[in-house]
Amino acid sequence: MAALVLDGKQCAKETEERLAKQVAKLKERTGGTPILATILVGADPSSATYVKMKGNACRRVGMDSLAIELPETTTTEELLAKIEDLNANPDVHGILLQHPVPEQINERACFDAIAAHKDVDGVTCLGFGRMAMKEPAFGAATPAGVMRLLEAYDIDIEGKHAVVVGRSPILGKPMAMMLLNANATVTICHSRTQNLSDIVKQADIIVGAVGKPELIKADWIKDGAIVIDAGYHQGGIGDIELAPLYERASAITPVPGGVGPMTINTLILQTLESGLKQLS
Ligand SMILES: Nc1nc(=O)c2c([nH]1)NC[C@@H]1CN(c3ccc(C(=O)N[C@@H](CCC(=O)O)C(=O)O)cc3)C=[N+]21
Repeated sequence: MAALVLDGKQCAKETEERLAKQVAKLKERTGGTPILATILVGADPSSATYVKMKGNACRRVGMDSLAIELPETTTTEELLAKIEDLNANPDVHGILLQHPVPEQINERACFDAIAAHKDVDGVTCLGFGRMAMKEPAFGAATPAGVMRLLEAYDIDIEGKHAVVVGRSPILGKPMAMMLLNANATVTICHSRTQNLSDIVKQADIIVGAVGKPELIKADWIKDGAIVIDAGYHQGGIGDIELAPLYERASAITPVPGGVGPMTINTLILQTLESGLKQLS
């Protein structure tokens, strides 16, 4: 049985068409367009690529982005001051601080300095806590993008055993919480987990959120599983050994073209939501 391919690229494209219409209407009504401020600290090439992709996505739907680039040597205090400026700037509707930041910076403090109503990337503790409690909040972009992709294909989650490999603050941990909120039974694996392959073998839904190329082997994954790969590594591979699974999985997210585009799409969707609130 060939797996249903969860085509994030196509899903993002269809959503962008809808968003572009909403932005045009907002512009007509208020004369304003939502702006996403993107902060890139240091010169990591892949971070620069992703920030550029996010800016381009904003412009594709008629919004704009304010690209802020800070030197590798930036201190926590300097970054906090920049975030406070953006919080206070009425022309900025969303703030993204690209992870990772250089190691001298307290990333958590900077994430949490983002005003909740501008935390369109869903990285604040407040946003995580509210999401966990099913209160209104912007979701972390990648896990929220995964949930939107599953919904777009009517993938049933209730009662399924979901295994999330990885527990990072803006990916694995919120992913697990969102699946729990959708009534999955959730197991979270991490670097201290023993017998990882035995646990993965039980998964009805497997999420690769570990940031290690093809760490999760195809033969650990049972026939008919739903395979979600949130990894992204040079050479177009993810965290899961995907190739052999196109025959055996019931649904699968390709890399590239699966979770990645949905991450960006969720970020601009949430920026529009924030813009609609602040501009209307
Ligand atoms: N505050 C913060 N929020 C993030 O959401 C965040 C971050 N920091 N730091 C890094 C990761 C990585 N990330 C990706 C976004 C899109 C693709 C993506 O669209 N990938 C394309 C391929 C892109 C290519 O060709 O390289 C795809 O999968 O189709 C990948 C990775 C968001 N991240």
